[in-house]
Amino acid sequence: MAKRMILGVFEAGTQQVGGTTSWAHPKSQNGDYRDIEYWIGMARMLDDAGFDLLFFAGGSFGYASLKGELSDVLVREGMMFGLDGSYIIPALAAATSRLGFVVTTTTGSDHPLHTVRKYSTLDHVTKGRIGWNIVTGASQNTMAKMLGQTEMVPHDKRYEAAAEYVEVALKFWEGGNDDDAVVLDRATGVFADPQKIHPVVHEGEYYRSNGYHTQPPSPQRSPVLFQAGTSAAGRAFAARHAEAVFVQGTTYEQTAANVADIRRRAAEEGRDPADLKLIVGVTVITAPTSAEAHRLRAEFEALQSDELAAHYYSGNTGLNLLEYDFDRPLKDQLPDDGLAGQMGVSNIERFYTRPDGSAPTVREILDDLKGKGTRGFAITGDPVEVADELERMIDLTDLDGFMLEAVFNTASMRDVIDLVLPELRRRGRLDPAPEGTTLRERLIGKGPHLAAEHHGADLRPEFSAST
Ligand SMILES: Cc1cc2nc3c(=O)[nH]c(=O)nc-3n(C[C@H](O)[C@H](O)[C@H](O)COP(=O)(O)O)c2cc1C
Repeated sequence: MAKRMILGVFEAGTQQVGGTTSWAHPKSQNGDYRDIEYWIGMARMLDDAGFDLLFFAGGSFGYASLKGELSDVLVREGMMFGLDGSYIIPALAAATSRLGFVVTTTTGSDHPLHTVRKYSTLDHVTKGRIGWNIVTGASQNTMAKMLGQTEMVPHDKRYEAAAEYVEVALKFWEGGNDDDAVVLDRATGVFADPQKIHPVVHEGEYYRSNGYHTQPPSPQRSPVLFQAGTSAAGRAFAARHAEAVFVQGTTYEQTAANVADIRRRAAEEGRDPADLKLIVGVTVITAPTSAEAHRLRAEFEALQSDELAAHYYSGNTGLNLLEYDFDRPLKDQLPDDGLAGQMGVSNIERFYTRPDGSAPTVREILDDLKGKGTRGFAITGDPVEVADELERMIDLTDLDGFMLEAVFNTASMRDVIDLVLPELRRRGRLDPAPEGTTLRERLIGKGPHLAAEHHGADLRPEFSAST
């Protein structure tokens, strides 16, 4: 049977998505992103069309830079700006009825309790439609500077601290109180039952906490746990903690290998690998005819430049592509300065090899980035061509769905909704989501709470005795 595709939209709370620019194109309303009506219109459109979720990247304080220096090119394009999706979501939840929301918060810049309170609040006000995209943070060099830290925390150490950050958060969400803690009994004057509120104690290497969760239990208790970052450390982290993973792909082979590796590691953690939902970013440019779609794509590409692509890419990797020999593969020229990989591995490794085994040159990488930035796959074509390719991608990689990375934001979403979704629906790829009103039920279909096999579930019973 054809697998149902999870449908999401990737946004970043700003006018651009994934390091490309399009706000100046006549089809784009991206520049309106500071207006809440812009987001409400988008959320209503996605809700009506049956999308599962609207995802907000971000969460890092840092800005993309060339070795720590703010680039004029990124300022000119407005790429150093972005709103915090967390504050937009309540308005969108009030304007929609089914759409889920995922918002990124980086670990490591604050105490986990800030995240605990934020997502418990969001879970209440969205009525259980919230997810947390856990990242260890892009642009770590500038983020460290802004937070007054003397140096950037090394890559794998960030993941180690992130695991403890999540553990603390789960102790509060899963163990801090019982589902039926709130009684609201007017006759006896009892609002909440003291027996059902439990102390939370954590003494770890990176974090300490001792107290109580000062929010009542929310519909999902823990937000749906998303994760992004597919380095080896990232995959291990995903397999243990995540319920959904946002992956970016360059080739189907490499993506299939990452998907298989994450599922295998999840099984080793005692989890059902099918419960992990793997979702890839996809740029879709479509129009009633293939020729029109390709014309739109050419117009989009004409707005990009080597300079912009390189500066943005540097924020994710610490590498300045403009410094290398354009005619040789990047892989052969990587500096040994310890910075490559410390800022993020996935966006370097994705350009190591092509399906035929050859390595792309720096020129070819820049061309790829100009076409789609640090987004995932890109498909251009008429609705049938796009639907064919999306099906092929899901079937070849064992992915569970895709996150639309729109080039002209709402206008591109409209094109996909009007042209491609009817085609996918005809093919049985958009069958109704599983029953339930929470995001977790909608994505995983096994109830509103973390699965019993997830280590977070162990924090529920006898919690007050654990540390
Ligand atoms: C697909 C993907 C999405 C990401 N989204 C964000 C994000 O929204 N906010 C952020 O601060 N960092 C984001 N990052 C960056 C990671 O937090 C950072 O690069 C970290 O080092 C983990 O990536 P790695 O496992 O690829 O090394 C993303 C990375 C990837 C690969």
